[in-house]
Amino acid sequence: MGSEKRIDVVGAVIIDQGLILCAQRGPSGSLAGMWEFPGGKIEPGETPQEALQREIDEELDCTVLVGQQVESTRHQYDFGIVTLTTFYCHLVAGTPTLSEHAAVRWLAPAELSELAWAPADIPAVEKIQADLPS
Ligand SMILES: Nc1nc2c([nH]c(=O)n2[C@H]2C[C@H](O)[C@@H](COP(=O)(O)OP(=O)(O)OP(=O)(O)O)O2)c(=O)[nH]1
Repeated sequence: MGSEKRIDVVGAVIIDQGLILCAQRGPSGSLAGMWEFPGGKIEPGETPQEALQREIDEELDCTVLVGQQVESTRHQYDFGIVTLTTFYCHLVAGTPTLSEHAAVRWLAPAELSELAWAPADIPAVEKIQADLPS
């Protein structure tokens, strides 16, 4: 069944001055308009950390240092089963610049709940709020 397709995805929880970068998916495609942590699919032969650095370079034109894992959760969408693993990241070079996303916002941990997150991201959002109380 197509719905059983497994997709391994990494997401970056980029923290700068206590705020977290939140990215809004574009208006077309899967999960259109929903908020996510920038990142994408792990390619064959890549570690999750390598995939994340590559995706952030491609999507936001900046370089991150990948730190500790935040969460790893599995969510079944109609297009497949996404395993989303998120990592705390810090900017080391460049300034995040929009290319694929519709918008970015920098929010304090307590403000993250205001956004319409992709369903797979909810456990990560809750973990961040527990790790970084405002
Ligand atoms: N990058 C990212 N993707 C997420 C998050 N949460 C979540 O459910 N996803 C889903 C959306 C996509 O189905 C998949 C990530 O793949 P991608 O970023 O390459 O997405 P895409 O839509 O460009 O992929 P595609 O249409 O080319 O297949 O994981 C998240 O926080 N970050």
